[in-house]
Amino acid sequence: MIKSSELIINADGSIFHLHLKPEQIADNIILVGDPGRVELIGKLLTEIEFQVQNREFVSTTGKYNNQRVTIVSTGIGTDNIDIVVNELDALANINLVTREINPVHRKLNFIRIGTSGGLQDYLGVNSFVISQKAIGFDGLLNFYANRNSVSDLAFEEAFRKHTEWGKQLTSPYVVNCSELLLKKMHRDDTIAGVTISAPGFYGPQGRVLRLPLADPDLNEKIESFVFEGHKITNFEMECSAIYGLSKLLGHEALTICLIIANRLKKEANSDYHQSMETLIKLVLDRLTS
Ligand SMILES: O=P(O)(O)O[C@H]1O[C@H](CO)[C@@H](O)[C@H]1O
Ligand SMILES: O=c1cc[nH]c(=O)[nH]1
Repeated sequence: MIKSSELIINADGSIFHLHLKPEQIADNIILVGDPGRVELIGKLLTEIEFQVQNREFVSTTGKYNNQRVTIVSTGIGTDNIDIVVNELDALANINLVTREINPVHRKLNFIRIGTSGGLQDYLGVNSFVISQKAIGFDGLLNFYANRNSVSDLAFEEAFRKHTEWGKQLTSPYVVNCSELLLKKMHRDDTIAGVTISAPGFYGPQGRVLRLPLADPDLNEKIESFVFEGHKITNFEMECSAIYGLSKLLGHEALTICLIIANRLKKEANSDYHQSMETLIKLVLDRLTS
């Protein structure tokens, strides 16, 4: 039995941060960083069952193409992903009344729809990039047992060597997306790449405003890195933890991002609403087809 300090349940029977109950989540769950994006996706759903919000976590469940889909906003960062993925898994796989783990495991599909910065010149703004692999600069997975069983250790090692990875930085981990979801989502209009999830938008992604960087050459080393034909394509802030926790917990996960800035070409598009709508429809259509 899991103690009440470890798995906190609210008085109404919902889980601590997400304020969701087990019957409220679908097998297909779309994760977005921006809470405003939940409403944007919600407009495309029918038979909306509820909308609930606590802090940056906004959730709704409805139907698309007659199939049940849940949308949850995660806010920014892998620390939030630790909360969201663990709580969604608990809703699916732990009996919140008896506090026992269910004997039969329910598998969830997590699809993150995000925004991202491109690191190769062929990734212009408005391209759609699927993270075939995620590199975690965040360190979250290192706190869990068996992280080596889900990380691509050869890739990790080559990356550390190439970048002369700093001793004071957290150990990077590398996790693949779900092959099943990749088959469903990847077509001619998407680019499969390798995504770095950074624990910050500025310094950890090599942006300099007033503070200088510990390693000013890190982004160049990232851009020139190649391993078994894979080049690093983009930066965002959640994918690595979604992939790592999903693999350890037995769920399927895939991230697809709209490129809103290209770091090499020094261009950005802050008005990306229309392209985001196109990406959302593409994901919903492919997920439910
Ligand atoms: O647009 P979202 O999904 O929030 O994704 C990206 O945008 C945020 C930073 O601006 C980070 O969360 C990053 O991962
Ligand atoms: O450059 C970018 C753009 C969006 N999100 C990020 O994390 N980085």
